[in-house]
Amino acid sequence: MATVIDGKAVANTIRSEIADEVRLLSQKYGKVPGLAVVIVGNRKDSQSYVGMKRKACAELGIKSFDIDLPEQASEAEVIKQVHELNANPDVHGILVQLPLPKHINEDKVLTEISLEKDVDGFHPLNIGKLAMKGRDPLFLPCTPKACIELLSRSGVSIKGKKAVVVGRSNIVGLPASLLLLKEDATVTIVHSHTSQPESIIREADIVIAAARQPMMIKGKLDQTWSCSHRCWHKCC
Ligand SMILES: Nc1nc2c(c(=O)[nH]1)N[C@@H](CN(C=O)c1ccc(C(=O)N[C@@H](CCC(=O)O)C(=O)O)cc1)CN2
Repeated sequence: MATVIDGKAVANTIRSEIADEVRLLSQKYGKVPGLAVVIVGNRKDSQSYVGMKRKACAELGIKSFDIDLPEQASEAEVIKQVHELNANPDVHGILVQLPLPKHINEDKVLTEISLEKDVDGFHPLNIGKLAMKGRDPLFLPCTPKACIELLSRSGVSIKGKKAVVVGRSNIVGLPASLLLLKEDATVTIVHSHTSQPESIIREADIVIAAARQPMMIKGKLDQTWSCSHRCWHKCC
């Protein structure tokens, strides 16, 4: 019988753990963590994600530094902001919301974020360490990390399992596959050029969906699978 992992309950537990940590930090050191969230332009979806991140900061006692730049901001202006945030001792984490407008080179901007403040884990050196055996990045991309957290907090062991990741984006698919590999899964990535992806997905113990089409996976799995959000695992 399939079960649904309650992702909201897991998220609430994690939030309350973070709120405790923030309280302890401020009692011990008289400092609160500071997170700068930089957004360029007016994309509705990005505005909404950024709004959620800032609201979460407020609820957890994290000081949010809100940097809102216009769509026409130049690459140099965005990088200047990043440098100022790198130098600000009250800012401990910097998050540049993606995608950036087309005239700005994302790679250049992300590379300018101080490694120690790269809370998204998108800096090439952090991603590079994620890809290397025996090396640990300072930060991990949040959506893939959330998938692993959902599985492990639900008692699903990953070691030795056949895991399939659908999609290979820099933000979700690729880092999810690297994280699963670090957890000792045997990992296959299915993408737009994979032939017969269904047969590969059916063989898997764990599936992480990081493809753009919603419902792409759902119809291909039966009731022996548990799911939460983007993660499926075989429960029988
Ligand atoms: N700096 C960053 N930019 C972007 C990130 C990021 O992690 N850091 N990720 C996305 C946008 N984003 C968060 O900012 C984000 C978008 C969507 C999801 C997600 O899991 N969505 C679910 C649907 C959730 C729901 O409707 O309740 C899904 O697609 O299945 C997570 C994070 C790009 N930019």
